[in-house]
Amino acid sequence: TVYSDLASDKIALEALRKAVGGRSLLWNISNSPCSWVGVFCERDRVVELRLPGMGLSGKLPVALGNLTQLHTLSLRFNALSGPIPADIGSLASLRNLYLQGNFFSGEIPEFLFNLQNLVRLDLAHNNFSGEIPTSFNKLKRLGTLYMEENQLNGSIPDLNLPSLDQFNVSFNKLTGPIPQRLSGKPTTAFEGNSLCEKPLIPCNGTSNGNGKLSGGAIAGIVIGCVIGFLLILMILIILCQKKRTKQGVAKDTQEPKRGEVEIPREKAVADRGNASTGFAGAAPVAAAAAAIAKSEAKSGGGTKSLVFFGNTPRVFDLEDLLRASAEVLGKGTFGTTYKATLEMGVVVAVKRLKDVTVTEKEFREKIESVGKINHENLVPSRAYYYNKDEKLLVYDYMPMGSLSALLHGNRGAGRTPLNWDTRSGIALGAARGIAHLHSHGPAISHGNIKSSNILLTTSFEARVSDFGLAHLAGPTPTPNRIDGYRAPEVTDARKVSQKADVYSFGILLLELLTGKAPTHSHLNDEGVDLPRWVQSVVRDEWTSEVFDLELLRYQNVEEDMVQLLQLAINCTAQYPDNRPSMAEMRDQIEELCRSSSQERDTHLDIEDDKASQQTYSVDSGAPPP
Ligand SMILES: Nc1ncnc2c1ncn2[C@@H]1O[C@H](COP(=O)(O)OP(=O)(O)OP(=O)(O)O)[C@@H](O)[C@H]1O
Repeated sequence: TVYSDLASDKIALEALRKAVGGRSLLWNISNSPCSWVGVFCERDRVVELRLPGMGLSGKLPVALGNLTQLHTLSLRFNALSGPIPADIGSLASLRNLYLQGNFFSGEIPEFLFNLQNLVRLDLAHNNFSGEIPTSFNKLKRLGTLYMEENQLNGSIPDLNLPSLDQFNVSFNKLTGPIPQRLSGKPTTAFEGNSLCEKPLIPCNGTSNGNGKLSGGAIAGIVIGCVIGFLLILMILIILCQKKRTKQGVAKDTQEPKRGEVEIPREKAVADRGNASTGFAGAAPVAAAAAAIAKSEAKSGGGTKSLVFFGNTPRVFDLEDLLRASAEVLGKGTFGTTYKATLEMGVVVAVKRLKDVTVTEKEFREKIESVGKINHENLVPSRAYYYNKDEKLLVYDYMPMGSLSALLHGNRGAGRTPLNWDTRSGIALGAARGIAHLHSHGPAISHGNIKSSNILLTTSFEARVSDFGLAHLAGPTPTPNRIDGYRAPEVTDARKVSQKADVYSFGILLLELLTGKAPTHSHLNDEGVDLPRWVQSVVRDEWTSEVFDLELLRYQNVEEDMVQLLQLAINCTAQYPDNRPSMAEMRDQIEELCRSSSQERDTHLDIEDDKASQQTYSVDSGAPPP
């Protein structure tokens, strides 16, 4: 039976609530469904169903097909799982389908391609697998297609969709070339796959019979890539110029187009305030949005915009940020950090600062001076926002999280051990990042070096975050989490120095080598901290006892570990003048990594377990205070 009235819509919604809503959908069944939270009607039919971040879980029932007038279905950021039920394919009026941020699995189903009116489809952050179907070409009106962070494999089909302007397939398991028609999309749309973007890397399907590329193919690829690159560059320059002119002339006159954006701002704020614990980060962002809206109103809207650093393309603005779906990453010394997924698919980390004690002028000067600093081992800062009540900093989101989580999270079964090459590579990356900061003058220091501020790229390269913030906050007289890393001479968190950074970096190296968090070792009965413990073990010539058991399973590296341990001990010298500079540390770790990889190349086949029997002599440095 095909039902088509409000009663049938109500039956579908009740089935949905029963299957996935549990206690989270507080709909009063005796009222009209048009009055229910998240349900919007027109001419007595349900046309929009928006339940973002409502803590829905389980499998979608076969019921939503009844909603024959539905044009927007948003179930983003819940915990829905299993395949998408086939009756979704009968929602002939559907224009917007937002399923991102769930646990949906299985292949992308063919029935989606019956949805001829679909304009926006977001399947990102799920567990979809299999290949990307070429049938997407049937969806001629598609303008947005987001599929990032799934398990999709195979190559990207050559999509011929004239209206497609937002596209992202990053962080899947895709291989092969980027199809020509998609080559104008930003590179971030493809990152985190094994695509052959660089010329001369043979692509699947482009090799000739004997597996080698012909001269013509190589020339073709090189020319294609050069032209593609120039085109992308031109488009970017034009876009940047347009955006700037727009911002200058009509910044505040822009209205979100009705039906074009997923949730109007006020609604998003209200929805998020109601969100269940499944979406714990949402409410504070709503609070930030409300606080900003209030103080903007007071100040007449004069400071409404985000300030972008340097050449960062202005692809989003404050409105986009406040509309984004957010998730708390953690609370730190200077505030709370959120992962914010903007509706255009861009993911950023937003730090909401608390206890800023400096004046607005000082804040802007300090943030702008550190925001300008760029290096491949520093987390890129993109923008900031300042008003009396809210201070936000926007950074690139680092999907692999922090060194702290990697070292100390998931220590139980199923953990992938962190090997020596990865650890020494992280030590080197962090040293390079901090040394670069210090190279900007003796007054520039980080002030908060610790393992949760060393973030990682997908290839485990270290990027240092949070630099410069220590100079903005008030003094922190009570012991806090940074204490294990803080140099003995630092009594006021704002009065940090480069030599204090070196001390903290030394503790970070000890953490990498021992696998012990410096903050935890405080809990030791005798009140012994990490450097004192290491020094006492080393003095007693039990050096190999200090290393993380996980490292001892690798042969031939103990000598290198002992050398790095010596460098760490040098950094943690009690008197600042006895510590090396960060540039010296960087050079020494660089040398250590170089010689250790050369040595291993030479002795690759030699079984050598003598290392574990040697006694090492390590200078344990100055006695503890
Ligand atoms: N750009 C980012 N990308 C991904 N994760 C991040 C990013 N910035 C911070 N995080 C993570 O978010 C969490 C909270 O970070 P935050 O910087 O607020 O606190 P913290 O590092 O624990 O302490 P502190 O404020 O003293 O530096 C940490 O686990 C951190 O690793």
